[in-house]
Amino acid sequence: MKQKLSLYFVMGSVDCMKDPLAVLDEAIEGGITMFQFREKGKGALTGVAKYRLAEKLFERCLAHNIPFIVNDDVDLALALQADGIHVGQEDEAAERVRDRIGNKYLGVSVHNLTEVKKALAAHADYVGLGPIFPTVSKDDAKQACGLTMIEHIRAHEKHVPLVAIGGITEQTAEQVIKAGADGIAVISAICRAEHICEQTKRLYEIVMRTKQEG
Ligand SMILES: C=C1C=NC(C(F)(F)F)=NC1=N
Ligand SMILES: [Mg+2]
Repeated sequence: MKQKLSLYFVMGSVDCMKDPLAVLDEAIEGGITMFQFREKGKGALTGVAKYRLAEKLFERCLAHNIPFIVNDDVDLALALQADGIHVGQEDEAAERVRDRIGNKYLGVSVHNLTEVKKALAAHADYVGLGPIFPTVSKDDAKQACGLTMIEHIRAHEKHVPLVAIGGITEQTAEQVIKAGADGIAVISAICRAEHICEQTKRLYEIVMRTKQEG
C-alpha cells in the first residue's frame, strides 16, 4: 500500500485544461503510481457521461497496472468494478462502505489524529491527510493543517499508510515526505503543468529519492 501511495494523481474533467484521457496518458507515462477519479465541483459530469469517462480512464489504468480509485461515488465504483473507493468524513460512513466493497481499496480523508483512528477502526487501507497547504482544487477545503499534522499523526500512528494532499508542488514535495507521508496526492501540480509528462517525472523523482533517503 505505501509504495502505491508514492505519487497519487487525483483528477476529474473540471481539473483538466485538455482532454482528460490525454492528461492521464501523460501522467501515466510520467510515472504516477495510483489514480483517483474525482468528478466534482462546478461543471462536473454526471450520470452516463460521468460513467463513460470513468470507464475510459479505468481502461488506461488497467493497461498499466495502476490502481483506479473512485472518489465518493460507491455505486459507480461497484458498477465499474474499480480497484477502490475514497470517501470523506461527510460521505457514506467508512464502515458501511467497507461492508459494500469487500476487500477493494478503501481510502478515507482525514484532518487530524482522531479521524485517522476512526478510519483505521473502519479498516481503511490508507488515509488522505489534508489540505497540507492552501489548495486551488477544492472550493470547500478546510483550513490547511501544515506539515506539523503529518509529523503529529506519524508520531502516534507509525504504520498507517498516509498520503498527503492539498497544494503540494515540486517545491514542497520533499518536505512532505520528510515529515512522514508515504506519498503525495496532487491535482493541479499535474493538471496545470505546461508539459504534464515532464512535470510528473520530476515529482516522481523527488518523491522516490526522498523515500529512499529515509
Ligand atoms: C479529499 C481527499 C483527500 N485525500 C485524497 C487522497 F489523497 F487521494 F487520499 N483524496 C481526496 N479526494
Ligand atoms: Mg468526498
